[in-house]
Amino acid sequence: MIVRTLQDCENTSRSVDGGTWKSVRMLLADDQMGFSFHITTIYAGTETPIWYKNHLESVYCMKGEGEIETLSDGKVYPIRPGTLYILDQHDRHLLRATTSDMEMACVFNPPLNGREIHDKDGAYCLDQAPLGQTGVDA
Ligand SMILES: CC(=O)NCC[C@H](N)C(=O)O
Repeated sequence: MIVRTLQDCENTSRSVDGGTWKSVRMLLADDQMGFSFHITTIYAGTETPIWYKNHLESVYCMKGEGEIETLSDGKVYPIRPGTLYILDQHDRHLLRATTSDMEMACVFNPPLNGREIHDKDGAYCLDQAPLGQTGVDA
């Protein structure tokens, strides 16, 4: 079994700054679970264009308020604590946190390797190098 706390993972190489967001990647490809698990903060007043062409992602909102707009049809869905959105179609979208930071729990399939940041399309590549031996380093 593997046990980690958010505190263990913050301020290590598992914590990645995406500009409009921060993601603490608590479970990664190296753990060989077939998915990765992240706690992500989306900063208030930001809009992030995302298009995970290579991954499926599910996102559960624990705290904060915002919305997601799917670009194929212009639909806007509110996000509040308790909302789960599921990008089952590799949906191209805009993610907005409105008046407060949003705290989200995110699951990715295939799992991320650790240090991925969005490319120009808002995607992650599949060939990112893994973190070090433990992934909990300074
Ligand atoms: C909700 C979302 O996709 N935010 C961007 C960061 C991503 N969740 C990640 O953890 O890398």
